[in-house]
Amino acid sequence: MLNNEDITKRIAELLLEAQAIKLSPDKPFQWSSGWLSPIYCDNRVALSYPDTRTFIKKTLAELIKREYPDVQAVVGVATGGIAQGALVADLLELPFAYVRPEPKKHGMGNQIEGRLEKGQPVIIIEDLISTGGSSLKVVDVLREAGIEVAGMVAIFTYGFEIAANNFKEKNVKLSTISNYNALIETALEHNYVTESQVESLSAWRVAPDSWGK
Ligand SMILES: O=P(O)(O)OC[C@H]1O[C@H](OP(=O)(O)OP(=O)(O)O)[C@H](O)[C@@H]1O
Ligand SMILES: O=C(O)c1cc(=O)[nH]c(=O)[nH]1
Repeated sequence: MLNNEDITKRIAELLLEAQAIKLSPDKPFQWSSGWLSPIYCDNRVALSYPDTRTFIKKTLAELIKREYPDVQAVVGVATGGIAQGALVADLLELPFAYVRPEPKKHGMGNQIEGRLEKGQPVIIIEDLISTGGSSLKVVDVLREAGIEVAGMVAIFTYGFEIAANNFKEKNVKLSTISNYNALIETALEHNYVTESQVESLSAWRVAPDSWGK
């Protein structure tokens, strides 16, 4: 049985092996928050590797069973949390639903897709937390619909203070199975990055909201 630190580093290693982590300081990535960043973590590619997605699925399911034994449904954040969320819900034999960033403009006009009951405690699954903006919007939508949000689990967090503050403000407990520090430590150990690349990332981490602008 791996301990928590081993798990965060094992998942970081799997993401690195899948080439999910990209560095591009000269041509920054734009994040969903609008921030510019020299790094991008594309957890979606993990789905293309059965062993990796299974390890992630089992780790998330174990975490949910341990910390949220009473949840009655799993809810994915669209789109990154849909596939992994459905895999976890299947393993836990729980209902699954997902929440769109906005209501669908045709058809049923739904923002919550799937069936959830009022008052039902649910766990939200997100693939990645930067500012927490996308997933906390889902919390608002669920609460407005009368659903009880027991907490949120995510594969990866950058560990920014702004995200911690945003989760605190909404009174949502977040648990993650990997993070930026574990990623950098693992990337250095396995020579995916150099000390000088990590040093230039430190400058970005001091002020990620204004970096590159
Ligand atoms: O914590 P935040 O600042 O909200 O950023 C993280 C969000 O950004 C990504 O989604 P994206 O908007 O790229 O859409 P996708 O999930 O549909 O790919 C990711 O999947 C998270 O949902
Ligand atoms: O903040 C984001 O939009 C974001 C960052 C990142 O590293 N990966 C991702 O999928 N989204």
